[in-house]
Amino acid sequence: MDVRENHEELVEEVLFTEKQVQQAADRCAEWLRGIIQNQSCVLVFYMLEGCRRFAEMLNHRLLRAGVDKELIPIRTSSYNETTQCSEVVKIEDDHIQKDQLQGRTIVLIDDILDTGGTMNSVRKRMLEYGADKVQICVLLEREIERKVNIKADMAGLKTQRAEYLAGVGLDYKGMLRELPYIAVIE
Ligand SMILES: O=P(O)(O)OC[C@H]1O[C@H](OP(=O)(O)OP(=O)(O)O)[C@H](O)[C@@H]1O
Ligand code: HPA
Repeated sequence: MDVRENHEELVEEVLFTEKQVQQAADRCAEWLRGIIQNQSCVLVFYMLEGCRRFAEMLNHRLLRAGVDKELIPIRTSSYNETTQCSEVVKIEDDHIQKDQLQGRTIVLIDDILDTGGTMNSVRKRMLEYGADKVQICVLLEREIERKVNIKADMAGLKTQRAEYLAGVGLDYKGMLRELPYIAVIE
């Protein structure tokens, strides 16, 4: 793809290389495989749009390890093509059979745990539907003070950097999701 079309001119710095991202996905897939194989009836959800690419990476690795597990998408949005998290998180979960969540262990997967607003809202919703336990796995966790009490059970990568990031599903105003590495945006 043409560099301009890819908007790579917006990249200030590569924070995590493609290789580091791939290795992080290996670690997360291994963690997820353990959860799926050691507990019965685990349901795994991932958050669109940003997490599509990470979910594909996990799915690919699970299949390679002989684990054929459905990863179920849920559409959430809180940034709406801005760089500010809105207080209201939209969750589209009409396609989920709520009675199937009763007493189950749920794994929630996302590309980034930042303010925690998105994950907190989805976790709350799952517990309201009767889930027994919610585990969280993200490609990248921003290690910051959060208003909400939430932490990843598994984070492939961690950063204390405060700048807006893009790549591997993370978008900057709708751009840069396709970058194979995670970048700091100018
Ligand atoms: O921890 P938080 O501060 O809530 O941020 C994390 C969420 O923000 C992004 O999604 P966004 O709402 O931008 O939608 P998208 O997945 O369509 O990019 C990202 O994909 C996470 O889902
Ligand atoms: O730093 C970020 N970049 C892209 N999307 C995000 N969603 C939460 N934080 C971020």
